Amino acid sequence: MPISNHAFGAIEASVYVPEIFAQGLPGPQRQVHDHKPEQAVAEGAAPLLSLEGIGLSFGGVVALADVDLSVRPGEIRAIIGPNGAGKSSLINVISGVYRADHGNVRLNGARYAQVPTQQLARLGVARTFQNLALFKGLNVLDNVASGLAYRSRSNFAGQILGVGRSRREQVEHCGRADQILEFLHLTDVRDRLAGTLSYGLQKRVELARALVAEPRLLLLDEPMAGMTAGEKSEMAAYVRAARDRFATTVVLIEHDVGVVMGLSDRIAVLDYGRKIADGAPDEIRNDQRVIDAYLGVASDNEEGAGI
Ligand SMILES: Nc1ncnc2c1ncn2[C@@H]1O[C@H](COP(=O)(O)OP(=O)(O)OP(=O)(O)O)[C@@H](O)[C@H]1O
Repeated sequence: MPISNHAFGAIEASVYVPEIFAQGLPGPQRQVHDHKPEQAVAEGAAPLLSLEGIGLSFGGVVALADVDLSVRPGEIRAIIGPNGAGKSSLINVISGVYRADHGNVRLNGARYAQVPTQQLARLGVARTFQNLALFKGLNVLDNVASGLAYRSRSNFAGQILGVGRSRREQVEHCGRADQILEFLHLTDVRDRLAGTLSYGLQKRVELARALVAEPRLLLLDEPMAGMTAGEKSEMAAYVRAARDRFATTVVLIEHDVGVVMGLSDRIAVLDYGRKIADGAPDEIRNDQRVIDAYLGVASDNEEGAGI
């Protein structure tokens, strides 16, 4: 049964699901690229990322229970679910921050578990964070160039003194950072200190830093959190443009279900650590288990149980 506006009419605005399911995503405010996508989702291809039977507990709390997830090359794959469903835990397992208690994570068929961010970057994985993690006292260009630091072959002294190979690397990294800044329409703020930018722009700079290495897999942890509706639409358009331009596979978790519906190729839904649905946006929108999960959140909230 499709979700109607009426069905959610009485739910408080603090519950983030409601009308969004029915309305879908507003269109991007402006076109951020003027070329056709260079890569369609490779439907028949082997998955770029696959999770098999992932389980994770914190003490007695089961954060993830037997979660499978398959991500095709080139797709935008969202993970949604009510508060506490396990989204952050899952992205932390994918990004190597947490080691799952059981199950496998594979990138291009190769297993990995808990790995330092630098090593993950060498595997072609980049991420952004729910809470901004920029160097606020550095300018935008240096922040974005720092996304290439893992490639640096010069030693520490060389980097400090800016000589020889280190100097050449700096020039090359800044050149690449400039290209990304142009692509994401950030050139105007290139020399500004990151901490002086609006929140929405800082989120875009974070995206730029993750993209500068042209990762195979881009993990976005609530990329639109705290943004206005207009900024969210703009960010969604940039994410899509980045996928098209760099053939990057995107996995994101995001609370704004409306944005997710309009942006994603496929959506996995978690509830109490279990995957309860997985499919295209239209399938998810009409899935009774998903509706029940979100209505459960709503009625809990109405009864004052809190979410
Ligand atoms: N570091 C931790 N220590 C203890 N429990 C944790 C920890 N991280 C997550 N949990 C618990 O695991 C469950 C899943 O949490 P998680 O943060 O992954 O959910 P989420 O879907 O990201 O929630 P939200 O939307 O509120 O961010 C919750 O019950 C949470 O309290």
